Amino acid sequence: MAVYTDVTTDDLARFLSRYDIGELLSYKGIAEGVENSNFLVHTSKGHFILTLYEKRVAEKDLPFFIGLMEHLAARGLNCPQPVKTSDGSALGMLAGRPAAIVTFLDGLWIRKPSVGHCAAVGEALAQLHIAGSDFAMTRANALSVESWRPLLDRAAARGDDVRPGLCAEVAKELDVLEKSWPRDLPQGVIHADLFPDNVFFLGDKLSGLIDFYFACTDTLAYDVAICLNCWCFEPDHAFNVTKGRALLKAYQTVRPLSAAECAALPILARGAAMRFLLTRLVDWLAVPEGALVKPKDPLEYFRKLRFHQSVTSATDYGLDA
Ligand SMILES: Nc1ncnc2c1ncn2[C@@H]1O[C@H](COP(=O)(O)OP(=O)(O)OP(=O)(O)O)[C@@H](O)[C@H]1O
Ligand SMILES: N[C@@H](CCO)C(=O)O
Repeated sequence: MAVYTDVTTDDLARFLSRYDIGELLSYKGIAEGVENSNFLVHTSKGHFILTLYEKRVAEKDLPFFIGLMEHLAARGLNCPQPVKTSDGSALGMLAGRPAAIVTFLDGLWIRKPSVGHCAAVGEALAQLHIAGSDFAMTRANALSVESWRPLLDRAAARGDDVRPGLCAEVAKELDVLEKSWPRDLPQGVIHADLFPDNVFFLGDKLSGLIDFYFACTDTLAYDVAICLNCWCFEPDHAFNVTKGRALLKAYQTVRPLSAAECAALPILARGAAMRFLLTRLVDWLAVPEGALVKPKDPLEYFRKLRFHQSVTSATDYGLDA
């Protein structure tokens, strides 16, 4: 996360007085991440995470996210739990933003994932898909294929400053994605942002998942394609097929992919690279003044997209032929 909105001690103490979580002892902004404002809050009863929801989170979607975290935890998945006020509400307003308190999860995120970490995340992703299969609420993916061209339009004036010719190449790829995006694959709850910084480990054991604020109802295999993008490339931008194989194999021990899902992986991976390329590009060109945030490199996902364009079948990701 990041800090876009400042919170005063008085406002926070007043906000916390509605909860039964003790007296405020200290709090500090968390610089990591790019989406919402996050604070680590220390009270006389322990540590909590305070989130102020920013630009990409619509207030009407908050009950979906809160309900989903509760649903997944009830099915054994370790994820932050919304803390309720004394009158039973998980959501409030603070510093003019919708805000929630969630439980603090122990663990660290892995800067350099190994093959074993990739396997652990593949298994956890499939468990999430299964645990979410009876979640009653739905939410359309606001960052799916229909949203990508409008994002490019927003970046069009200065996108080529980031890389000459970038906007034309992205527009050409969008033509392909819009025509061939798969629409009839199995759907369900997806995390949609299961990057390494959203997966905690204690030692080598996966201990929990965080950041459900892009979760939505969409193609399950698209979530797998997102994870191939963010877990299985090396710092030199090469795809590591051993990591891909480990992630896919572990996923399939819990939820086997159908033949149609396997066949669609290359196009889904191109779409996933496009999503993160575009949101990063828009953010890169519009860092709010005074915000504590480090925008992420859009070109990392341009390079990944190039790799996916060269892929001929899912075996290139390590799937058994
Ligand atoms: N429930 C939690 N328990 C412990 N730490 C947390 C929790 N939620 C968030 N954090 C801390 O805050 C950081 C950023 O959180 P998060 O990834 O949710 O932010 P974000 O802005 O949505 O990021 P992203 O760029 O991944 O979308 C995490 O890396 C972690 O250090
Ligand atoms: N995980 C995303 C940020 C959330 O959209 C990224 O690394 O671009």
